[in-house]
Amino acid sequence: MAESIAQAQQPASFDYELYEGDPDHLRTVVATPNQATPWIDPATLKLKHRIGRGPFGDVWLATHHQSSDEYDRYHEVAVKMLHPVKEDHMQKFLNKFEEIFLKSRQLQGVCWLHGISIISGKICIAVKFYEGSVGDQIARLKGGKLLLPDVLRYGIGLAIGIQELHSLGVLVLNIKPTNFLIDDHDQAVIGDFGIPYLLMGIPLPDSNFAIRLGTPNYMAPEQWEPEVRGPITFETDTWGFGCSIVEMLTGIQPWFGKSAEEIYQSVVMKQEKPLIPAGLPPAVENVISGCFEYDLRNRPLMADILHAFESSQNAVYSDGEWIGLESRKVPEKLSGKCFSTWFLSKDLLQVGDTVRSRKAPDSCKPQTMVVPEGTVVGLEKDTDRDGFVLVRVPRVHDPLRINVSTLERVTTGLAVGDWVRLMEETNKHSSIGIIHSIHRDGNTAVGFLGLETLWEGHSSKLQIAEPYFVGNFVRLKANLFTPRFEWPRKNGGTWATGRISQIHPNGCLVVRFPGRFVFGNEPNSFLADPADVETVTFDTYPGLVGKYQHIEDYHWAARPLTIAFSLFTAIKFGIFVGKSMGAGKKKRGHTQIRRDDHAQDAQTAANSSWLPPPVANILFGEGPTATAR
Ligand SMILES: Nc1ncnc2c1ncn2[C@@H]1O[C@H](COP(=O)(O)OP(=O)(O)OP(=O)(O)O)[C@@H](O)[C@H]1O
Repeated sequence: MAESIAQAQQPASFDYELYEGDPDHLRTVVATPNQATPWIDPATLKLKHRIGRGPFGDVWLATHHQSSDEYDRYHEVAVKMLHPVKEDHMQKFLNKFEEIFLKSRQLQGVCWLHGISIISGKICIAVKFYEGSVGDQIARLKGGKLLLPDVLRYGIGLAIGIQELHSLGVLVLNIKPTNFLIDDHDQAVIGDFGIPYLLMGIPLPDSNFAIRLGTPNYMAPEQWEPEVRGPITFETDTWGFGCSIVEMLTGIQPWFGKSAEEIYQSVVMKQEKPLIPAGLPPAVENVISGCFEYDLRNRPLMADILHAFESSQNAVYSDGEWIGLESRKVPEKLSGKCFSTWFLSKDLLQVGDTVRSRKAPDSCKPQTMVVPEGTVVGLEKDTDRDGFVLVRVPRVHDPLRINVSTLERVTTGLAVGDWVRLMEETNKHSSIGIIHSIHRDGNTAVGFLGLETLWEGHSSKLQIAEPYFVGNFVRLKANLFTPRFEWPRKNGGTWATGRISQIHPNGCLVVRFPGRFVFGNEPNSFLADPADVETVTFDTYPGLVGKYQHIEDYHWAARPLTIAFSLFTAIKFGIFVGKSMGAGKKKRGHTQIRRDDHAQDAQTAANSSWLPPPVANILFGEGPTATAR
């Protein structure tokens, strides 16, 4: 057994030396026969035949010959032969692999790693040979569906495995039934321990193997362009897990039959989600539905999934209802408009925490804060998702009893969701980002545009930045010549002003330009680095001309309508003057003029009803207010 061999060996560090031009001749510098190093001498690996082919390479059935003075053994192994990696990046991959190799052997839900080698210039990862995969099982079964108890049983083992990898800081990113291997006890283990994650940042020499960070059918929205729509986080794996469970329950791969480009359009652009089959235990349905939240921060973590699956494992469906469910209340799908219960349960309050009323992330309207600042002095019950806490607020005699979901923890003046600026200069990524988590010791994770994963560092390196909201009007800063993304110009050549329609978890702004008239499929939605733009409001525009220009930004029809209206008014005025002069000549009374005046008012009011509201407002009275912050 490979396990017994490994247990007998002592962990030790090792090193590689790559011979230029011939990667097969890779040798360990610090290695003794009894050391548990991942390195496998390629001469001891004999590839027999290929058993699988996936986007990251081929899988071969092979034998691994191990011998010493005491033993001489052959193991049947599966060898994942990756697509060729540039030679100067090979060492990088091997180092990353070494970091997780020994730790992975302590994990119960992850496949057993034999080691790593290089054959014909390709990285080969040797893994214990298993009976097959859940994917194979789905392919073999008539109808392809697995029974719910099996799905829950496999799901629990897999969630444990993914959770274990997360605890090592590894993202799997390639969660799918063909990567769920089944062991001798019919338990599923994770067969891909994060190969896309290890390959991240490593270019491939052959452009035919355009590796994405995963397999399209199972990829979360942020996984397609992590630097732009990211970051990728533990919750990215949650999406892949949800897709896999849906496939196990239905026998149908999510987005089956669609090309990668079509899946991108569905998942990323149209924000579509895989369909969840009906009739599941409520906790399972709820958690799987949470897996498909577009904003990764609203998705559950593996611990939430594990809890939902375990609590439903003994449930039986009888007479139209589920019986045998654990009594704990199924968390509501969404608490309020903006935050899911999964989001809220990621940060539980403790006595002594400084808190304030939670702000809605997408609202630019000023809000009344029940608690501008307070201290948690008591927990009414375990501060789970729907608990209450007692908060002492300055100048209020008795502590207030407040629902935890309406509060956010403030540490060193910062809270999750705050916009922050990195104080030190960087050109690797945007300087402005959004806080994803902040620990009580000040360690903070921030999503920055330009980074594939979360930035991690101390809050002392950050300062609070002006927030952006959906609905804000923005334009490029006047002193900026080369924005990070393409930005449209107005007819006169100046930068156009647009309106934020979406904000990605890394602060990347999606900006639409309602003031631009576009033809056919011409894009009218652009991305923006929050550090490149500034907010524009009606009030801050100088002068009447400036304010009028802002109205034009609301809708491209503002200009033709204004011209039409001006013409109309001019004609009316001309007629009015003509009539007045005629009336003067005929010595008409004032009554008639007043009647014309009223008629014009009525006409004007009628016109206002068919103008877009902002145009109507500015032309006939109130200025637009939508951008007031
Ligand atoms: N360790 C293993 N033991 C037994 N069979 C395996 C093992 N690893 C992979 N396989 C088999 O190979 C098949 C394909 O695996 P492979 O990982 O190449 O495909 P994939 O998961 O679609 O691709 P990728 O992981 O590159 O995205 C699996 O469904 C399984 O049948």
